[in-house]
Amino acid sequence: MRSLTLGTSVSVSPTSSLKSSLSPLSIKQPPPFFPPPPPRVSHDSALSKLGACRATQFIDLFPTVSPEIVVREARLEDCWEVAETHCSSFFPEYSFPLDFVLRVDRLVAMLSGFSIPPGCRRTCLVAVIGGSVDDMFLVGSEDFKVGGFDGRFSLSKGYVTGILTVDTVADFLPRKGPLRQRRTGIAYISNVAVRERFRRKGIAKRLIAKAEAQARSWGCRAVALHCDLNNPGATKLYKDQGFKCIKVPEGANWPRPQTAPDMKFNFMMKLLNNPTTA
Ligand SMILES: CC(=O)SCCNC(=O)CCNC(=O)[C@H](O)C(C)(C)COP(=O)(O)OP(=O)(O)OC[C@H]1O[C@@H](n2cnc3c(N)ncnc32)[C@H](O)[C@@H]1OP(=O)(O)O
Repeated sequence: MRSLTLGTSVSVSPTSSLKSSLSPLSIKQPPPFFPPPPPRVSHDSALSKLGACRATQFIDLFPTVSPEIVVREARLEDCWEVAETHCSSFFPEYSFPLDFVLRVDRLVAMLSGFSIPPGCRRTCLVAVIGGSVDDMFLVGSEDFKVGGFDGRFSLSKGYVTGILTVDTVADFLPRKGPLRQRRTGIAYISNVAVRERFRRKGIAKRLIAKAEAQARSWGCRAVALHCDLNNPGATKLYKDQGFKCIKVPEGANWPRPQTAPDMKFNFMMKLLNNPTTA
């Protein structure tokens, strides 16, 4: 396996780690007029407890509903929990009210700022617990999409434990030819996050597997991503799933997620077997 050397190591906060992975979804920095956040109350853990409690109550109420984790396309009803999972994973240091502002900002970005260039695809995947395994209670039209979200909603909503975005927008791949056309055939994974109390249960692995299946169904031959050089857990996760570090040539005009200037990334890729034509 080739390794990537993009520069010297730097220490990076979870905040910068977040911004690295968030291609088209811009999370704004907290407005400057806010006072510094108060000491952190264990908000994520509080949210997680609440979530787990809700999931358990749901399963008690609807015993036929599977307690298993199901990975599926995110639907409109998942929006808030997607924002919550994202913010609690990437901005764990924020407490109320900043964490709430971040979630609202994320929600608005997801629903309104999710423009996709013509011909490109984007899907937000969620891992949910306590939902219906088969989508028998879906309401709405299959063709209705809001950004990367399925516009339908379900009466047997589960609790979101993990998220991932996969697209073919190719914003982080070099353009090709004199007309600088977007690359095709390579899907890009971003926003991978699992709520703290659900980690190390194989949820990210399942989200990645589903993203690969989605990419294949779009006719892609490879998947790519950027991973913070100082995120060894995520790097191991991707390497274990067959991603290779790609050495970016010195001085190459290779787009990268907009983050702090000193942020360093591994650009990682995986070839997909048996691509189908879209
Ligand atoms: C492209 C991007 O989006 S990069 C951004 C990645 N996201 C983040 O850093 C947000 C904060 N972190 C998280 O949300 C989670 O820790 C994730 C997404 C990195 C991992 O999610 P999880 O569901 O815990 O991963 P999962 O259980 O599938 O782990 C699979 C394997 O990856 C490796 N792995 C995952 N997390 C870690 C870790 N913290 N330390 C070491 N190895 C790890 C292990 O080999 C693990 O297998 P094992 O548990 O049998 O040892």
